[in-house]
Order: sequence, then C-alpha cells, then structure tokens
Amino acid sequence: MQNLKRDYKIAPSILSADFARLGEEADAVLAAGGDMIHFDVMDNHYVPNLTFGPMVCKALRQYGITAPIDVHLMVEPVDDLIEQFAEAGASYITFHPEASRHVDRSLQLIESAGCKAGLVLNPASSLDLIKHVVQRLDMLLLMSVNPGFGGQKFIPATLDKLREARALIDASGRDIRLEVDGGVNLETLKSVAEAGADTFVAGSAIFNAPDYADVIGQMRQQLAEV
Ligand SMILES: O=C(CO)[C@H](O)[C@H](O)COP(=O)(O)O
Repeated sequence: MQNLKRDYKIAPSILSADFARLGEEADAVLAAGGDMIHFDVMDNHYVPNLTFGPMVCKALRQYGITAPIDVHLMVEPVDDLIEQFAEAGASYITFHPEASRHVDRSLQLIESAGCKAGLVLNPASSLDLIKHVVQRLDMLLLMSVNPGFGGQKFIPATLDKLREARALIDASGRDIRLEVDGGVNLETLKSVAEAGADTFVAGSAIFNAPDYADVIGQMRQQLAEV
C-alpha cells in the first residue's frame, strides 16, 4: 500500500447527466461530494458527437453553480471558443493539441482569458506533445477511452502512460493536475490513482448510480486507501 497523499479531486462528467435537468443534476452531484463539474464540449467534427457550448456553461453559472467548471474542448478549431468559455464562467479549459494549429498560442489565450489551461491527450497521442509547453500547463488530461462518448471501457495502457506523465509533471516543478477521463469507476479508480492521477472524471459511474453520494463516498474511501 502506497501513501501518496495527493489532493484528489472527483470531477463528475455531466455528459451522463439528465440534460433536461442539468442545473439540478450539477447541484446534486456537487452536494453528493463532487469537487468540480466536468463539461464535455463535442462539435461533431473533431469527435463524432454533439453536446453543448458556452451558453450552457453560462446557464449553469446563472443557475448558481459556483464550483469549478472543467471545460474539455473536443472541438476543432479551438481558439474561437476560448474567450466565449472564459466569459461563460469556465475555470479550466483543456483542448486536444491535434485540434489547434498553434498549441502554444491557444494555451496563452486561455491564460490571458483568466482560466487554467490544459492539454488533453488521446490514447494514441504521445506525451511528447506536452514537452515544449509544460511550463504553460495547469492540467494534463489523459483520455483512457477514445473521445466522443461516455460509458466506454477503460483502456489499460493508460496506466503506464499515467506513470510516465506523473514523472514528467513532478520533474517540471509546476503544479499541474493530472486528470484521467474515460471508464473511471469503482473497478478502475484505485489503479489510476496508484499510477499517479489526482483528478478523476467519472460520468456513467456516477450518473447511472441510484445514489450519487454513495458512489462518490465509495470513491473517496478507495482514494483514502491509496
Ligand atoms: O470525455 C468523455 C468522452 O469523450 C467523457 O468525459 C468520458 O468518457 C466520461 O464518461 P464515462 O465516465 O462514462 O466513461
């Protein structure tokens, strides 16, 4: 048993929430112990699915959500949406480097808009993609499924990648959250935490459960044992 003493955060993905009751769902999952709202933006171009945009993020803020909103852009191009999401109340904005022509510029745009900046790597994308911009990162999100849909199965090769990413982050001397997204549930959570992740996106594992507080409580218990 290791004792990594990380500041673990659970980020319920509202991709699996009831969209007709999004404000209530966000409230409920935060009241149940979620730390931030993970907000999956899909454009039916970079990924083969379509979700929501800045207006919905703004609506959640107007509804009264004050917790951090972690905006994961699965869109191409990226830059046009950065200012709009910052104005809509995003806390983190992360994007896929393959979707931006000028990754360093996009990261700068996020920072100058007043948000925390991050990159997202697909299962097949190399960690080399962060090498020259690591000093601009507040978050690195490793996808443990191919992006576009909730409810997929965790790809086990992500564990080695997380270990490598953790070493890179520790060597950078920067405070960078290491987030994992896709197939995170009560079966996979402990192994991703042991591999170095500190921020856990979970959609179907939480929203498909009958009692959000119960599943988040079980997650916290597992994290306390890492
Ligand atoms: O970004 C995503 C898909 O592109 C989702 O956040 C992710 O897949 C979470 O869903 P689940 O926890 O159900 O796997």
